[in-house]
Amino acid sequence: MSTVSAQVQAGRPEALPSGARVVVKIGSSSLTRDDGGLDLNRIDIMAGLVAGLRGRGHDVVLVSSGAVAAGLTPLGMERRPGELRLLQAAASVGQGNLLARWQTAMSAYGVVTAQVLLTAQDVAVRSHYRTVRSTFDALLSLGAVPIINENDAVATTEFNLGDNDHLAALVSHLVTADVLVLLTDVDGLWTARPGTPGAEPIRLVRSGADLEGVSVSGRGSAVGTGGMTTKVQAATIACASGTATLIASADDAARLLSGPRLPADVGTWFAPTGPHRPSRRLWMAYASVPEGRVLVDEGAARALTVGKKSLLLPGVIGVTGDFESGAVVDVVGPERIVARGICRYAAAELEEVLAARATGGPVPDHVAPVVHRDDLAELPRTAGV
Ligand SMILES: Nc1ncnc2c1ncn2[C@@H]1O[C@H](COP(=O)(O)OP(=O)(O)O)[C@@H](O)[C@H]1O
Ligand SMILES: N[C@@H](CCC(=O)OP(=O)(O)O)C(=O)O
Repeated sequence: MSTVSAQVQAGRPEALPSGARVVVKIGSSSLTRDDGGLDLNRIDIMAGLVAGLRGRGHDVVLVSSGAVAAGLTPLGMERRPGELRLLQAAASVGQGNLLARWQTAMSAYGVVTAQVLLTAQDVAVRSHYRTVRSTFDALLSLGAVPIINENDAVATTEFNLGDNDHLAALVSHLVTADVLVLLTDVDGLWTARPGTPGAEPIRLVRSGADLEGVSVSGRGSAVGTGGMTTKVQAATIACASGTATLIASADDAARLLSGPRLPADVGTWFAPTGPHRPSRRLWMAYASVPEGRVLVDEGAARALTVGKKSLLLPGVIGVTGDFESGAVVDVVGPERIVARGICRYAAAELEEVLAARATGGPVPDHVAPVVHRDDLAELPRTAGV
């Protein structure tokens, strides 16, 4: 295990480990002023911090929201529209402005920026996922700072990533980041929405158990998407992939990112549950789009999660969806989705087996595992959300 990996797992470090690869995501609420325009001062400050991180030897990837917010005023819209096509129009206008601002601000520090706009399809299809990963590798090795957003203009309701917290978690494992920093308008995760009587900030989360009893709301600012719910989900995904996550206020970005120390009283640090995992498993778990569900009994769920075994036919009790063999499916136990993996049977074949079993007829003679251990990624329990 690399020393950086060990340091970020050990708990909340006193400083960003040297050489750590960092993904910084900044939300719409932190990039827009009260009147809805882009906060150019914030962009300048962030550009200076990114340049500082680069100068201290960190690879940096920026995930920037704000396209929709930046497109509202030029289009004469007073608030975020509800209709998808209007949101897409606003994002198309705003993304150009947003990138132009980042480029101007970063180039003042001699930093070369690269725009990468992603849709869910770009990461769901394995060959696209590999291509995107090698583009990121090339950009980082050339010293550029990729600036990522969802390609809102072409994302469809069925096929969109939905929020940039999720996108930032996916980008983190595409680039094997050590630390993901989610900058927002609140000082990290609190025991309840800040302002609620008795709510207190949480400084360290080591596992889902630390989230028991925490009240997390999906309602965020007027311009943001997903509130704290999507940030905790993103942290869970990142941590399961070996990436530590720090949720913090953009107002504290300078204290956190300008070094040399990482103050202990700022933001919430989520420690990863293990080292970086192979990208194929991560792709299956978090980036692929399942085409169906295989329902399993409690024994099979335990065999997968505790016994680390393959899923075999006797444990299957149901199937939904219409998929061919080789499709990615969710494996659903009595309580939750336990894993995602590549199914070696078509849905119709599984239905045939289940029907034969139910009628007491001859069960077709299949010996292959339904989902082989090598093609299976366990999904973590997301407590508290
Ligand atoms: N338990 C909680 N701890 C902290 N913030 C919370 C919590 N529950 C809900 N929130 C809300 O989440 C908001 C941040 O989400 P959002 O507006 O989507 O930000 P961004 O635009 O940065 O993605 C905060 O302003 C806060 O009101
Ligand atoms: N892609 C959208 C951002 C969507 C989003 O997740 O926003 P936020 O919750 O502010 O991070 C945009 O650029 O407006």
